[in-house]
Amino acid sequence: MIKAQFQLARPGFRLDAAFAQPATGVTALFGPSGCGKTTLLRCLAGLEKAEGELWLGEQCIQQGRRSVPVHQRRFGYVFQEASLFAHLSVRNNLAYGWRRLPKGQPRPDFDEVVGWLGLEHLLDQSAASLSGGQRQRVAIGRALLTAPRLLLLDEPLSALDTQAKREILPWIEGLAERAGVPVFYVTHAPEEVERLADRVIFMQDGRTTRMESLQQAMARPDSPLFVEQGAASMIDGHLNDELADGRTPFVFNDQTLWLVHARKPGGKGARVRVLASDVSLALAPVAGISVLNQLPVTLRALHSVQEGRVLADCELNGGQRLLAEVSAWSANQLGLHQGMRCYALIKAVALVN
Ligand SMILES: Nc1ncnc2c1ncn2[C@@H]1O[C@H](COP(=O)(O)OP(=O)(O)OP(=O)(O)O)[C@@H](O)[C@H]1O
Repeated sequence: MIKAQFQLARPGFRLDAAFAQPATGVTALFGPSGCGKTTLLRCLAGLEKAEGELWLGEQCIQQGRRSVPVHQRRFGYVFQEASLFAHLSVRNNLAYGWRRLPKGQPRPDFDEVVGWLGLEHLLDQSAASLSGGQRQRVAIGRALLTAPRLLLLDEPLSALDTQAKREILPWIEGLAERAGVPVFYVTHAPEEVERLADRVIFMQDGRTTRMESLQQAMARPDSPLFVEQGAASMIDGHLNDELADGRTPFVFNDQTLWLVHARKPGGKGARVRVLASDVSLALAPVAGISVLNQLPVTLRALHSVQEGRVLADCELNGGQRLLAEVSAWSANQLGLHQGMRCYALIKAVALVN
């Protein structure tokens, strides 16, 4: 377990945060700008002089104002904009901390980490020649190669454009599991939480307000994750190879969801995020329509979300959840009700992995 509680006062801002989380997988720190996410991450790293306590398993890292110094914590930290050594090659940037690891300390496999982040073909380039997304991948690789006990990522994608974000996400997905390092990931982007996190710590006005598994956080229509882009669902499965016609099969629970232009870097599993507004419902399979994906579902519940709109909470074969947003008028016309079997229609181009 990782147990933490911190208090810190600044003019106009007070951090009062506490949580206890399993020391595995990815924990997202999510909340609006200025709520204290970065400050909490810096407290974990030991970069802020906060009152409080921090335990990593049985080891006490901080108690009151006594704490293990930053450089002895063995925590990796990646900032919003990667600060690489511009005059060094990617290889030498990656190897910088790795070569300096003390004797006797477990040394991560260099080539393995390079492979996880797809950096093989960049190794001999100078760091100055990299794109923003490549730089962040190198920064994450460099942090992992120092054999951290905890990896702290502070909005690592926030400086990237949408395209670069989409490209890097699949590389980060599953990284905590592969590397066996617990990750704390600061973001205010719901898409990143939904793609990457196992659990979420919600923050508001300097306080940690709620801790939930990703499933719990996405199971309530009033989730803070849904405020900006509306409700969404995550489906866990596997990406298979792209077909010659440009479609990529994403397979889950013996069913296939078709994607276009999917990205498949190395990883085993994959997640697909589906916005509820991209899902329609039909009472029977529809012929003569361009929508590629038509999946049988069972309606579990209907929630009234906004004036005139209904969020249909559906169960896919195999038990995974899919949310569909339909107008109240359509719900009424179709006679939607709990327990009903129907078909979820999702355009392949609406799906990104
Ligand atoms: N070095 C600093 N000195 C004084 N106040 C600061 C400092 N850094 C941050 N703050 C203030 O502390 C509060 C919390 O900031 P913090 O950066 O932790 O929020 P955040 O949730 O990470 O925001 P964002 O998502 O915009 O990065 C804000 O009110 C901010 O203005």
